Amino acid sequence: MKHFEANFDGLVGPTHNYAGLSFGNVASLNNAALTSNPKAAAKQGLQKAKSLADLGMVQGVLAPQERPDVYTLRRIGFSGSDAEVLQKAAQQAPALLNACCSASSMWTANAATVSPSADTRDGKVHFTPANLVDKLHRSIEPITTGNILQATFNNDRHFKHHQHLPEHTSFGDEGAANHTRLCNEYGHAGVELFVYGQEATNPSAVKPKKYPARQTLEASQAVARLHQLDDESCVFMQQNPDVIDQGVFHNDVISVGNQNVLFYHEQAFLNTEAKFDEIRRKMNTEMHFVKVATSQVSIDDAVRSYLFNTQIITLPSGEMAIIAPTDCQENPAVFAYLNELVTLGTPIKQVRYFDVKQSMQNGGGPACLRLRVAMNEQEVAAVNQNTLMNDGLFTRLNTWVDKHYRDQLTVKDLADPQLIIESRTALDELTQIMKLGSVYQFQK
Ligand SMILES: NCCC[C@H](NC(=O)CCC(=O)O)C(=O)O
Repeated sequence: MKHFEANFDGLVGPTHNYAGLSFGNVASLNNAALTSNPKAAAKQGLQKAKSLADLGMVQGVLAPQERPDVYTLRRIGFSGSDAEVLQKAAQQAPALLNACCSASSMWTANAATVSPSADTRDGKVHFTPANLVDKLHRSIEPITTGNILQATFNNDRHFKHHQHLPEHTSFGDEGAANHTRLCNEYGHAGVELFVYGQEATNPSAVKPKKYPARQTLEASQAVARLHQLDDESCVFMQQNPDVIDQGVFHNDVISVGNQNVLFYHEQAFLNTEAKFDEIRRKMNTEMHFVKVATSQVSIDDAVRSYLFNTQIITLPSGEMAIIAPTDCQENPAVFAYLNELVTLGTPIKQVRYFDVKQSMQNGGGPACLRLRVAMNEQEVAAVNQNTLMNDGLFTRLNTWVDKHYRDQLTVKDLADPQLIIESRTALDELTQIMKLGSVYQFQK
């Protein structure tokens, strides 16, 4: 049977804005209060997704969330009509209004952790939405994320959906951004590498000093248990706390894997050699660890360019390609490195650049924008086919964006009562285009 690794990209929502909400994420803080362009953001994302589909990849789309989230604003005491709730929140608690308006669900690498059927004891594909408890604006995502995942992977025979982990910092879970599946072929059992930032229940364990470690070991272990993974197919590795303190808020800002390749910065992890030995032992195939030294690319350049927030994909020809943001072309050290990389004799043979600047300015590169789901052909056939990218969906979604999205938005506009009406009208139409049913609270 054929097997694939599908990428499900997050559609950027109509409220895409820069509010500086993510402490520890350098781009989010530096670009706070910039004017955003939701229309351009959505189109940049669609273009990347369509280009991967055109390369012969299985490519899907995940719907965005309903924002402003007036339900959370009501839950914390703002009352009246939707317009009144927004207006009162803007006057009394603007930071809370901003948190309830973020389009952050676009970064679907943080939507969930996914384990393919070849790795799980029951032979199903398992999904656990990330609780994202470290950031208020992201902690309001998991329930709707679960609804969207269930509407997209809507077949009990092949897909198993779990509830997100308990909403406590001990179980801080950021999903696939801290999870990499290594394997020989996508359809063969692989090794799932969970990278965590801190151990919540061990006060003497090392952790970052300045910025939060968003993922805990306890959360990663819980996901591995839920997904019915064997110990022999899991490796838990700690991220280097020093790089978290330099802006590496997720592991996918400092390393990325595909099949038997792990592309990483030499400062990415703790205990690197011992853990790589464990990976070698648990994998039944040769591994390529492609190391980038600090002398080649500094942590600062890696964080600015998002060299490691690239996607490594296996093209239908069997060759691997790197999908990089154009920011990597603009950084001389990183561009020189990538030009050299494709000549080094590793499985990575080409680099393709995409402009995803609207997302990059909030700290989300090509890899943040996608959730990987390795599937065999039966499982791909069981996916909601209206979520899969092709010429028709690309045209429909571009037309839909043109019709409903603004081309500029500032934090000041978030209380505009018209924005919530526009956003709901757009999402209602989207659920019809993608045949998702009623996934949003305003539809229930
Ligand atoms: N995987 C990339 C995630 C980026 C995301 N940025 C944000 O939420 C920024 C939102 C703002 O500041 O408006 C985050 O930090 O979780």
